[in-house]
Amino acid sequence: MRFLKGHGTENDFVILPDPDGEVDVSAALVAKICDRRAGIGADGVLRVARTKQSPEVAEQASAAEWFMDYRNSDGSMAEMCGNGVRVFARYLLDAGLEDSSEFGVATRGGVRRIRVEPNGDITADMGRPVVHGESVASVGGQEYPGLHVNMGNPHLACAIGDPVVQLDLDHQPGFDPAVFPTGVNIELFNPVGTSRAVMRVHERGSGETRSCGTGAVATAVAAAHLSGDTTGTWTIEVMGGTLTVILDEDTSYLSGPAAIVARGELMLAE
Ligand SMILES: N[C@@H](CCC[C@H](N)C(=O)O)C(=O)O
Repeated sequence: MRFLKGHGTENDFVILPDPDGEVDVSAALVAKICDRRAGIGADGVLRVARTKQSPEVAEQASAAEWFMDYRNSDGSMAEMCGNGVRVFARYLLDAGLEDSSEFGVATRGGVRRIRVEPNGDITADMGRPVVHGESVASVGGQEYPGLHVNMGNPHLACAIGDPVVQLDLDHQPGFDPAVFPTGVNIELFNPVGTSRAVMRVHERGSGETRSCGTGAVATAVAAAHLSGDTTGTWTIEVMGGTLTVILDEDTSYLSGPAAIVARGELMLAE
């Protein structure tokens, strides 16, 4: 099986091209691929499938030729992945499967429009964030109130008063399972001024990662909310680089670098 490896601000993915719908990505195989010692190592897998051949998203086929079938490193499925869709777009362009600077990608969370910026960065229209109210995360015995934001997938974005580097995110932070019955991605961020935040994230299904695109948008929404805003441009610094988030009245945009770094032949089997 052919594979490629890519990343967006060090949120890394194994890409499995599957134009003919022949690849069975079982949870066990995904977990093996993502294993950083016995596999290739990644935060997730992006299977590249034709939208019209993928029953769960086939209704998106008129707006997007390709479907990003995203899996977390533990093999679980997620609705959306912001860095994943940007890396997926980079793959489509490099492989000649898309040739224009704007196109759609089908995801379980709906079609995401992609734009290639003049400097090569990839921007994704992430849709309108949905704010559900407040909840609480606990990390290392400390409780942090935060905002429940849905970006297609669930997030709890919590402002902390201190630098985020001191947090222990090796373990699953606590959260309210009644609010998040399918789990949650938890962002801890330190707002710096009125348009910048430093963020760390513990992802559902993948543990701590060095970046999370949907999490960066959720963080921008929560940071803006603190000052009573719903719009604005935010620089979100993550462990693996810098992302830009634009919030406007109707939608949100996520921009940053996305790179393909390797290709090869996968020898793992389930
Ligand atoms: N890293 C992603 C989010 C991936 C999905 C997430 N772990 C979930 O289960 O919802 C991003 O860049 O958005």
